Amino acid sequence: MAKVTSHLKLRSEENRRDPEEAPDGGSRTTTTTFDLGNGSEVVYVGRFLGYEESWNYFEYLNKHIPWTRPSIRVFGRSSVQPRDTCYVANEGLPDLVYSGYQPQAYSWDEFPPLKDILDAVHKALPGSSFNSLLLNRYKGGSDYVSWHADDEKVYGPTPEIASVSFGCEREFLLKRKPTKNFEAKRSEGEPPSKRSKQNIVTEQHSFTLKHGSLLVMRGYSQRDWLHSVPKRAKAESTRINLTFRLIL
Ligand SMILES: O=C(O)CCC(=O)C(=O)O
Ligand SMILES: [Fe+2]
Repeated sequence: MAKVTSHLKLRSEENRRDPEEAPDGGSRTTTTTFDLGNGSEVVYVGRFLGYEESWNYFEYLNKHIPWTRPSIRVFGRSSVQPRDTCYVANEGLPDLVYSGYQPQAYSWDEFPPLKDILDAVHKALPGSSFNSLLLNRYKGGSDYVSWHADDEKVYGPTPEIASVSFGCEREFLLKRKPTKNFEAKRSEGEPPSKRSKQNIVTEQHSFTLKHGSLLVMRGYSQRDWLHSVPKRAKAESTRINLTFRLIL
């Protein structure tokens, strides 16, 4: 199986000058759609929100969101989640539980700027109506989110997830979930030494999520794919990410 890697390389800037400003003072907004096959799709908008506007949101969220770093359970082991988090949702929805953790649901009314971002997301994605939001804050390059899919039952089989990023650029990876058939085929007739994980070559895509960008995962992207934001030694500053979701 061939390894397919797409990489959207984008400059990372130390300071807060707008790296994408066109010479005429305008900005370049492009929407790129990636067909992942079998009904999974990713859409990326590098300049979803304005540069200054996005720094204003960053400052607000960094200061006013009641961030916590909860204990979670992964593969039966308890550990502190390697990033700060908060959860906002409409009233009356079923509780969200992930990795054995049930976050307290805050009201949108407590954070008016979140409603403005939600409105902008709804405008950009006709037909969408998100009712919950998971916020993550990565305080530096050793904060991360490991490989996972947002495949909790409350989101249904084909959730649309809209992800808005502020602050430090970080790499976002997507890799196809290995299927049982594929695993069986791969190791058929191979001596055990050759069945090591090193021989698994999976399809993987990489996106650099810019300040003010929007990334949308839809279709079967949670059923068939995993995503992560890996540790990065060079990412020194804080990144805030918002993922808007619809609880059914
Ligand atoms: O920070 C990101 O870009 C992704 C966060 C994420 O995958 C999640 O909260 O489920
Ligand atoms: Fe996720």
